[in-house]
Amino acid sequence: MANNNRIFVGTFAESTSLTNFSVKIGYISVLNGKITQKGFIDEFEQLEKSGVLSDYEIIKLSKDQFLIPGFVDCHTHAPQFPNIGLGLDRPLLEWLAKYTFPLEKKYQDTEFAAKVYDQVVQRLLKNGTTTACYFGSLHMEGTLELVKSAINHQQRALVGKVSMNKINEAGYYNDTEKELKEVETFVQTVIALKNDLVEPVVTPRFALSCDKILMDGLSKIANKYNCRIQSHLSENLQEIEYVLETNDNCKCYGDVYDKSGILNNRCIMAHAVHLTDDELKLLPSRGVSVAHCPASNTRLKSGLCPVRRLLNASITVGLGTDVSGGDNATILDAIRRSMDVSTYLELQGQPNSALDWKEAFYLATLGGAEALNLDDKIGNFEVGKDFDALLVDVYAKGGQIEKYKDTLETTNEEYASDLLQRFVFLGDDRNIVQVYVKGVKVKDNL
Ligand SMILES: Nc1nc2[nH]cnc2c(=O)[nH]1
Ligand SMILES: [Zn+2]
Repeated sequence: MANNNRIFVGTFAESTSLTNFSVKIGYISVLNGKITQKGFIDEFEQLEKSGVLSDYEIIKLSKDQFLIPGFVDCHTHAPQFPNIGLGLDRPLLEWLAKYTFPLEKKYQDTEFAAKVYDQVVQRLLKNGTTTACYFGSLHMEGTLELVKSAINHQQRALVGKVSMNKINEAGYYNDTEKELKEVETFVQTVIALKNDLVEPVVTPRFALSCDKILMDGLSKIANKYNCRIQSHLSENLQEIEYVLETNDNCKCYGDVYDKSGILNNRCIMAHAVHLTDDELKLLPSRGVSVAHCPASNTRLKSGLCPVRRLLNASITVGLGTDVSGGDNATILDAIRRSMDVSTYLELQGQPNSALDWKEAFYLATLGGAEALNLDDKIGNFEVGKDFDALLVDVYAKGGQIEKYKDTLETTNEEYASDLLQRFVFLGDDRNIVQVYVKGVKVKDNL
């Protein structure tokens, strides 16, 4: 339907907090991309009888289908996708020098950038990632190609041109003045597009790539344009050692960012695997969120991030795939890995560490939206929010979830919750049959 006004009738699941998860059978109406109403089935039947729905496309879900909020990937590196699955036998700093910086350097070639980014955005939408917070590369023009791809394919995207001014073996860095100028131009260019799905993010790569002058300058730009900031924090023990060696006036890694005014409630830090007790207080006091990237932390042997400890310290946490430190570009995988890693910690003697599937589902949806400060717009099906959603068919043709017994004649909430559980543990992109971003259908395999 041209006006994109739709009513979905069937099961929908959502979180309203870490501990509050619900599965309901009812309806959700979407008008001009926004959720305008939701309610129970009998209320829908009344609306249908009253004839007020003539302008709407009515989508009736089957018993084995349900709607969930779109997945939020709080941290991934778009230029690193061609390296996915490669070089993961090395720890972080070696992996960056040998694999990552040489690849990212190639994005000087804008045509190459455009090609890769177009594929990345489409792949993530297919996987159900309706919102992604991206690191681009050092190159302004190349990173603008990522912005273009997100706009063309209608993905909600926060995009950062990566900043680096410290010398490295690959020669992958900028002179400070040039860097600050390009970041400001990048931010201005993205803001000038006035696209409501895409925003710029100021992106100092990490403390080992940026000196204090650059970091101070980036902080100023972020404040001037009220921009978000993203970076990496306390990912790997050797990294932390070097950061402290080169910043002897700082008592912890977080201090390096704090001294430049980087830490605020528009800032999201990836990893935070090895936070000190001081940092556990510092981050929430500044309103900083964390993108938890369990696949990458395991693959690069960075460590097991104690997510429960972060959550107990009142830090807002979302999930990140961190490709290509992470080997999988799906938030479904991040959900599972977050459960695994937190369970290992519990098995090693840290009580109550393990996340259950509903908590991991929250991190993948509302938690991610909160971490990116987008929870006024997305993260669940609250009336007034944008309709970013996945239509899931648990027994989709070709998928790997098989029916071993007949489905119930009539659906109920317990049955629906079991279906969702199976999808969380076993599902993949084949089960995600439709994807909506702000009410627009961006994938349709129904
Ligand atoms: N995982 C990861 N950590 C980083 N720290 C600095 N840069 C990177 C990166 O590209 N990936
Ligand atoms: Zn990263």
